[in-house]
Amino acid sequence: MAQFGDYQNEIYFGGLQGTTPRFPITSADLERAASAALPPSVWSYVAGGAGDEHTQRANAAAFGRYGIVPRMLVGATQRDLTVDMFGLRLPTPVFLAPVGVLGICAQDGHGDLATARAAAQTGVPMVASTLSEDPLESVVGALGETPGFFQLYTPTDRDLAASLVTRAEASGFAGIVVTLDTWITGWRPRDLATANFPQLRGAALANYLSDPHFFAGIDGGREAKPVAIIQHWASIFGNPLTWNDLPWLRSLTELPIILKGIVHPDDARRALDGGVDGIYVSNHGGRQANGGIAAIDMLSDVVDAVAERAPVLFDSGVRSGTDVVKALALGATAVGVGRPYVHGLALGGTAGVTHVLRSVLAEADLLMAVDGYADLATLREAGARRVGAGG
Ligand SMILES: Cc1cc2nc3c(=O)[nH]c(=O)nc-3n(C[C@H](O)[C@H](O)[C@H](O)COP(=O)(O)O)c2cc1C
Ligand SMILES: CC(C)CC(=O)C(=O)O
Repeated sequence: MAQFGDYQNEIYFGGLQGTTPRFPITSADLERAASAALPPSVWSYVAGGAGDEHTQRANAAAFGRYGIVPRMLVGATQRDLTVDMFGLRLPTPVFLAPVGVLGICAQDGHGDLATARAAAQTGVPMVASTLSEDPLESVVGALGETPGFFQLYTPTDRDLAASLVTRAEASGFAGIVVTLDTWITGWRPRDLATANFPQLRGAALANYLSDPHFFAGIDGGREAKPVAIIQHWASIFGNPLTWNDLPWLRSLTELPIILKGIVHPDDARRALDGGVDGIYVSNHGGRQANGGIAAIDMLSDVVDAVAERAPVLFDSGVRSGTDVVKALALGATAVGVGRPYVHGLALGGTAGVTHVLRSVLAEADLLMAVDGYADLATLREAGARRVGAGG
């Protein structure tokens, strides 16, 4: 059985042999180093959120309100962190949340491939964004045996949306994550101040430019140049889906469909009644709507509403293995890491992302060991204690 905590030994022994760890260990140190490594406009895109970023800060701070109660004399020398989800057996309950425009965060411009290689090395599934600099077929190729999910931003053109889903299914993705909360981008002061979006759009078009259905909807047909396409961004990027669109979405694929951006328990119930296969609790890391509740504070309510009918994925504010364990104790089936792996990517490409994932997994595994939880079912049964208004 894999013991992820062994990564701690690698770092210690590396240290004993005189090799200082190549990357920072804590998420705060990783963030600081990444902010120095990336150009300011790229950093503003990665780090920024909506409004004064209150919700973004609240997402991370709210984890401080929950605590795990340790159990003794259990001897949890072997831990089982495996998860069954959508017919897949996964080695860990962690996944890579979808991050668009990863290309600008990697030195060679291929951040999507670098991240997919880290997923392949660790067995941590990747949710690959629609907005990538590497086409989805090459991303799934780099994933090897590790499962990938394709995240769909539903374009206005339905044929293009259907084509992206068909391509994702044909190329071997294990599911479609449909993001609901970003059909239009929120009020993001840092990006507004750097007038960032033209740069982002240019680096996010690989899936569109490689799709025959894309050009049909663009002035100039097949001759359209990326610059013209960039000018059309607002009309092609996002389609505000409604409940009426669920049957259409369902008709596009046999793959599991997971709705990302669900926060209200009633929305979770209605989505499952409408035939989707998974619920993904997230407020997009506070990048879309400021003034919202921390995502982790809604997790148990959604888990109760789902009532074991489907897996519940979670992200927003996860910064450490401890946060992963808390989200699992609150009922998440799997937990998404977002910004921290982008920091790793900025610092060291595939090696940097792998380091972040291994650190998060090692900390989670060690916490389970020290707290006496040998598997996720026992942890979930024990739950996390709400410890007050902290955070
Ligand atoms: C730079 C960046 C780009 C993102 N792009 C996407 C995207 O293309 N699709 C999507 O569904 N979510 C996207 N997200 C949201 C993440 O999937 C996830 O919900 C968020 O990062 C969680 O917050 P955290 O990173 O603060 O933990 C993006 C997040 C960041 C930081
Ligand atoms: C280009 C953006 C719309 C990608 C995204 O989802 C995000 O920045 O949160």
